[in-house]
Amino acid sequence: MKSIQQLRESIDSIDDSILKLLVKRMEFVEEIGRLKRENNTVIYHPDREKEIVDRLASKYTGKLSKAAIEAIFLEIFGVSRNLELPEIISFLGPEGSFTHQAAESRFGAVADYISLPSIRSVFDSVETGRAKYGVVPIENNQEGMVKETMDLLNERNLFIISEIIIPVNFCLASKENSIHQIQKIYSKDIAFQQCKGFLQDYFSHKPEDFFVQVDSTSKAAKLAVEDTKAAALCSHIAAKIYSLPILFDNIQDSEANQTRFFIISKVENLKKTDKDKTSLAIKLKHDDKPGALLSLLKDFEDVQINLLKIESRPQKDTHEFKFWFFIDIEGNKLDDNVQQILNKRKDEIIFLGSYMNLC
Ligand SMILES: O=C(O)C(=O)C[C@]1(C(=O)O)C=C[C@@H](O)C=C1
Repeated sequence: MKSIQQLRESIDSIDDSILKLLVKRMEFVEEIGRLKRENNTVIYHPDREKEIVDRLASKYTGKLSKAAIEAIFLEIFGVSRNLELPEIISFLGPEGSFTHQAAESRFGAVADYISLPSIRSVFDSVETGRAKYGVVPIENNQEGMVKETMDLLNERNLFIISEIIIPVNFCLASKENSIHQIQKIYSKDIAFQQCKGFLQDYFSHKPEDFFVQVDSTSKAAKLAVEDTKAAALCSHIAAKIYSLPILFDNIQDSEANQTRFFIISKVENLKKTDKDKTSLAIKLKHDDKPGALLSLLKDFEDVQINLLKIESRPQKDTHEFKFWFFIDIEGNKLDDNVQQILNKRKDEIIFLGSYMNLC
């Protein structure tokens, strides 16, 4: 049997080969970057990245799962994009928020990030060009849609270029190595609610002031680092940022808890894949007549478009109690049937973006 030293030598030699190949890969990436800059086309191509991961995962991958391949290559793509053109990505903060986790899951750890205090400020940063892309939450499958994001998509001239879906996993992190030493737990109200079962199992006998509510789970992680005998209920990324060891992982009540995020950009990134989705904001013209909504839905049926979501939101620019609709449909703006609808209802529809459907 080989010794650890011998095994490490084998690993070193493989790492040398990987590095050589990565350097070669980056030479081609740089070429692509030069062509993209010459033609003034977008750097980020999520469709191409997905194609690469899918292709690799369909080969012999030994002990590597698809998720592992994806994690490794997303970092490589992040480095590639940074080489082609360093791009700034803004996200709804604070650092260590689930939106930060979503942003890092797509853009990798090496990108330049700015953490912003509100969804509106993320939209502002993309609009003014301070950031190339913004990452905002749009929906949680337990809590529903994020109204502020819907409204801003309707009001601003920005496009959705991609969606990210991440599971909302909470962990209990602390510098203490046993839960018996913990004398308080910091977290946000929603995290306490979503981890009720775990808290009941381990801390049901504790007084109320044992649970300390703060504004965000990353603040909780920060406080748990500064405080002795404290723990935080927080995201993985918050525990990572504050180097807080994780005592218990995935302690949320529901395994199904997922949040959907949008990547927004000033330029639409149209590229067809085999599974696309298009988001639209629709303000019906004749909504004072019976059947106005029915006639819209009929138009979708006539061109064989499947509706994925319909949510109403109040129109804020009128004294009347009127609504507009946030609608997700299957298909891409480049599809003939989507074009037909967009043309037929051009005074009523605002196109928000076509992107790969990950749901
Ligand atoms: O294929 C491209 O368009 C590239 O820029 C290369 C590359 C890659 O590293 O493979 C990098 C960034 C894009 O988002 C997609 C793929």
